[in-house]
Amino acid sequence: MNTQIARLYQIAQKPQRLIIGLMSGTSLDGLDVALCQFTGSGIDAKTELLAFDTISYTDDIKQTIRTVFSQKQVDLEMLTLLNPWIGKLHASMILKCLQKWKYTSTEIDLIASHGQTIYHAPQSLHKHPDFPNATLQIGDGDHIAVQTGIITLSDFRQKHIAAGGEGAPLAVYGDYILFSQKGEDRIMLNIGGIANFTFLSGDLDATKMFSTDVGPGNTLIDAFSRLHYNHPFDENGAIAASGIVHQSLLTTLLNHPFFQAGFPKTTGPELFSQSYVHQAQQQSQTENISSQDLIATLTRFSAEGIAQAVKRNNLSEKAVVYMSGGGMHNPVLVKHLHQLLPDNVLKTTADLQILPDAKEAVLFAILANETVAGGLVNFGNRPGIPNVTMGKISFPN
Ligand SMILES: Nc1ncnc2c1ncn2[C@@H]1O[C@H](COP(=O)(O)OP(=O)(O)OP(=O)(O)O)[C@@H](O)[C@H]1O
Ligand SMILES: CC(=O)N[C@H]1[C@@H]2OC[C@@H](O2)[C@@H](O)[C@@H]1O[C@H](C)C(=O)O
Repeated sequence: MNTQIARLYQIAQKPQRLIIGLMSGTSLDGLDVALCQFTGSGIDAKTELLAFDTISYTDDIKQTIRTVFSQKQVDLEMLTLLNPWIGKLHASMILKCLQKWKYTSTEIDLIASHGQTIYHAPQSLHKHPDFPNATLQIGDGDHIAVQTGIITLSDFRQKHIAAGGEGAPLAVYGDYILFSQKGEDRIMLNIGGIANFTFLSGDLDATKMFSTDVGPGNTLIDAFSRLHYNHPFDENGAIAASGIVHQSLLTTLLNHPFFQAGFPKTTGPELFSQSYVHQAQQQSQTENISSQDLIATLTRFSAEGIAQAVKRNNLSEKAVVYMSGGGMHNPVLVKHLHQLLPDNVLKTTADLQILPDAKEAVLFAILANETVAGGLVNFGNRPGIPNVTMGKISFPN
């Protein structure tokens, strides 16, 4: 038998596994690296976050990725070069973390690598009737496996699409295992570049659980902070706090079929882009508003999109909302959410012992744990939530 297959077989049978989960999201701020210990698998798995770091991308790295990120037309050579380059970059970041945390590669069972999303093209966005849902994450897993010496699972979204999903969001698979709790309806709200939530039913019926994107989280706030202030984001909502919300622009921004579409659904910065905002400004004749007012309005827009989706979910009037992701550090955004969702208790995943900034990286570690050692959770026969395990396996040699 191939020794790597024997090693994988042995990892699958261990009572406990150490798995590094990686997430590099649409904000392009850095690589989230979460070292998780799993005891068991499936709904009974126990997860402990042993260590976590975000390794920030330098401006050069961000600029290089932005040459292809969410662009309809790219330099194909550059895209090809970036695939191994990001794999190697992520591998070197993992090795730095291991050194800092005082672990050796041989102690780690698996890496779960999300990769870098470059382009997200569900049918609802690309609108080509002859082509399937599609999404592209790069940073090839073979490079991570070879450079770290650790068996690596990567490219999780393709199986989801192959089995009938849109490739995102995948959060429900991990949120269900990690956070579902008898007696409490929960909404696990992640405010990243794009905001999404998972609904977890307090009766633990997996066939009621789902996750869905709900609209922009930070992506537009970040884009216009970069454009007008040369700053990657609106730190602590300071810019938004100094502006006012323009209702006519807000109404126009919210007037897109995405917001009316049923759950689950997915989107990306390919739709919620600078040109989306410029068009809305033209339509609402608000091209001349100040950049503070624009960012104030975009912050309210994110909050309205999230709140409308939470309220539209009839199952969840009494659901407790648990926030995660970078947007929960923006106090203006969070204040809007409190105002727009007065009937929901708002907490964070820290209340459930998972560091909010680490949550998405932990979710990918759970996906890898399930693929190697778990079974299938049955979410029922529902469109968009296929009952599959995910991730391609790369051996170090
Ligand atoms: N102190 C802060 N004040 C305001 N915004 C903040 C703060 N800290 C983080 N953010 C926001 O959070 C973003 C990073 O969030 P996060 O890392 O969750 O995104 P991501 O994982 O890239 O996104 P996605 O989930 O869409 O893939 C930053 O770009 C910024 O907009
Ligand atoms: C294509 C892609 O990378 N989508 C991300 C992004 O970031 C948030 C939102 O958009 C979500 O759909 C997804 O990530 C999370 C982890 C998910 O799949 O659940």
